[in-house]
Amino acid sequence: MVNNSDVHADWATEFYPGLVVRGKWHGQCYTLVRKLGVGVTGHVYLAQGQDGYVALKIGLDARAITTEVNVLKQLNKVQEMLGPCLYDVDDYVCLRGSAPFYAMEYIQGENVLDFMKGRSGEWVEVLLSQILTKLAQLHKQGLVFGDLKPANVLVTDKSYHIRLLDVGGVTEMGRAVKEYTEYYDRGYWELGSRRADPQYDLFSVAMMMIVCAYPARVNKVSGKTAAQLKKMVQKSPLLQPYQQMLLRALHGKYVCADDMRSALVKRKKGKLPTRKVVNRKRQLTDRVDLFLVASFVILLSVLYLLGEIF
Ligand SMILES: Nc1ncnc2c1ncn2[C@@H]1O[C@H](COP(=O)(O)OP(=O)(O)OP(=O)(O)O)[C@@H](O)[C@H]1O
Repeated sequence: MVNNSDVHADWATEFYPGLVVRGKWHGQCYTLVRKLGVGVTGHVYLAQGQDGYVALKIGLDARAITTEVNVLKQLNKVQEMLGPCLYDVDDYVCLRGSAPFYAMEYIQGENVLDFMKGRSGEWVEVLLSQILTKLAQLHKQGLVFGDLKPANVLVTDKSYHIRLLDVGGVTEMGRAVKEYTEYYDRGYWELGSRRADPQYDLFSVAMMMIVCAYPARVNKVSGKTAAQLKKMVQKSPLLQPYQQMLLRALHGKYVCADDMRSALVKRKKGKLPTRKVVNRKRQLTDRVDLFLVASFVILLSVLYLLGEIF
């Protein structure tokens, strides 16, 4: 394992586009294309594998990488594609030691915040529905995502499917959330603890939607956070249709993600006209049709009579 602090600073220079990373144990080769990002536990690269592109996460801490691998394995068992598919786990021997890495499915897409830029409010519903479906699956496994934030929620380019990245925060229910980002954290907003429960994730979902409406970070008003967030939700035209739902999520009022999803579906149904309204409309249309047919018949009769006279 690479653990020296000098190595830590220089470490990234070991990995550059074109480098072939060969696994010590399985012998798979990956040619680095470009860096995709840097996380707490390592660097992520786009790489060309034997069967196409993969995302390669190369870490410094074998234990942290193993934890992530185990979570990915667990998520891969779930039917809904929660996280990226895990392909390979190995070590890369470089000049400075051995660096643990794993190869996973490369997910091509935009994070949810970039995706929403310039898009209409209808998309909030589409994205919310998908995120809640995924979370419901995860929660049924006894797990909480923990670090839900726009950077970790990708909307795929072709099919507009939601995929969750960065499983470092996935925590067993009942434990303290392992990894979180302050702005999406219930504890930071003084609206609950950091205990891993479904409501923790649902709070972050509501915060993500608030951030879609207000991308610039606002300063928290300590002691008045509930009123502050409520005002933001109520003032945003984008969030206005979802305000009841988002406020309930912020206050931990949903028992589970399915519960919140049902509220979303009901809200949608509420927008559809009721049967009574439909019937009234139908009766009106029938009357108009009758009037038009009668007018046409009268017109024909008048024309016929005129033809007979002249
Ligand atoms: N499977 C993947 N497909 C495409 N891009 C990925 C994939 N995994 C990670 N990335 C990219 O690499 C970046 C770093 O990912 P990583 O999961 O290590 O950490 P993070 O979520 O950015 O940060 P932190 O660990 O600090 O929370 C991500 O933001 C994303 O842009």
